[in-house]
Amino acid sequence: MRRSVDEHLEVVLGRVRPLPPFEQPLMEALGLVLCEDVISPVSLPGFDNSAMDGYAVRAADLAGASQENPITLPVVGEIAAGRSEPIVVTGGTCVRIMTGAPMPRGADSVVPVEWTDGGAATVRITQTPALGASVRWAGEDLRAGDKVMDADTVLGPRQIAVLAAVGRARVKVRPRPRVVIVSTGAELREPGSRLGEGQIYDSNSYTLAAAARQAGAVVYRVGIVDDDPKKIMDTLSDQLVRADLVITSGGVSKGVYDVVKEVLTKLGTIDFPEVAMQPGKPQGFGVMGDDEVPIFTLPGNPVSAYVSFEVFVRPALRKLMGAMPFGRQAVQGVVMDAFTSPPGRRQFVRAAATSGDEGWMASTVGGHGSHLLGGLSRSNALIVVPEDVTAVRAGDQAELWLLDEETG
Ligand SMILES: Nc1nc2c(c(=O)[nH]1)N[C@H]1C(S)=C(S)[C@@H](COP(=O)(O)OP(=O)(O)OC[C@H]3O[C@@H](n4cnc5c(N)ncnc54)[C@H](O)[C@@H]3O)O[C@H]1N2
Ligand code: MOO
Ligand SMILES: [Mg+2]
Repeated sequence: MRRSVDEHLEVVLGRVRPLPPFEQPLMEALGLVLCEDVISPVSLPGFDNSAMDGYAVRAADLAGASQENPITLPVVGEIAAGRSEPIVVTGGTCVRIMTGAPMPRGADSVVPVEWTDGGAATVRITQTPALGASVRWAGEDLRAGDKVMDADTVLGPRQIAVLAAVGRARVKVRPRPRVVIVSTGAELREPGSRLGEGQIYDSNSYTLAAAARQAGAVVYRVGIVDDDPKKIMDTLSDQLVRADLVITSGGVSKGVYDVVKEVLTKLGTIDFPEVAMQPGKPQGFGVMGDDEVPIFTLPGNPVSAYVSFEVFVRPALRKLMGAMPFGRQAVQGVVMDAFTSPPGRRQFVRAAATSGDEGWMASTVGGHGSHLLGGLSRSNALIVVPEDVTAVRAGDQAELWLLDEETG
């Protein structure tokens, strides 16, 4: 079976459902998608209060006050922020007041301390305030009953600010997907261990764990499992209970020990199409277990696994989290060097992209082979070459996926 990239993505997104929302403490909701309209139970400000450290006055008492003609008023009390003093400003008096403190009854304006001698018992005032000057009125920001945020908003620091300010300790959000990650391959060893003949370090489970965590998931990196059908099935069955999504790498091509494909094909719920892309042609997707947990079986070649994550797994994670759009936002840019591209396959070429006066420019890095991992650390973009393009020339325009840019 052969599928285009778009067809395979459609199959993936067709099987993945947003996770059910639940209440989370405010800080745990950072980066997640809000699942309720938020109505403020309070007005902001909640009460008339001073915008300045100074004196609460009746503006009319200070008509004509100036440097040459200062007016002196008795100070009948003091109100700090957080206090609520039953003081009344009657005609010809004032109250010392701090920023954020409730306005006393009778006062209509605030004179900043800089316009005065700062007196405690009496104060000499050298300017006339406008009526209502330096007063922050109850409800001028928002009113109790106002909708302050819509469902589907992604919660960042600015949204958390508003939720806290209206007194929300918990909010309804879609949770972080729990992602189980398994590397298959008898040749794999954990970084930090000694390599024997023919062995390599497992980089895929780290790549995928890092990418999934950055995309908002809670990651369970199981690590390495041998190319043994029973071990692979047992591991996946054990892990399913804590997974909203499973990712494996390796064992999906045509080798004698490519057993992931062999054992999971038998389940009948996972397809192994040839996806018309490069890299990432051999891979599988389906669901496992009674809960129909989505599972991606990505190819073992490191660049193939990573690119497949960006093309298929990231959109699936975004859909689980309820984050729109599912796909990456792309920019147009100029490709700086020439290369060929296989006919009939969408090619994703790793590149270093920069933006300048002329817009985005991208140079390929690290070669095209899907085993060539070295250049990946210098890349920050993928050049997307359509199926019908077989040669890209220096100076051509292309779609660029910026990999370090947050998508929402
Ligand atoms: N006869 C054919 N052979 C291959 C084909 C094909 O169409 N016909 N496709 C090639 C392509 S394209 C890809 S991609 C790979 C897919 O390989 P598998 O998914 O079967 O993965 P493995 O055979 O287990 O490993 C491939 C390669 O990647 C290395 N690897 C695997 N896991 C890791 C890991 N966790 N960290 C680092 N490197 C890993 C592994 O050592 C192999 O070198 O198949 C081609 N072959
Ligand atoms: O399709 Mo493989 O993923 O090119 O190396
Ligand atoms: Mg193989």
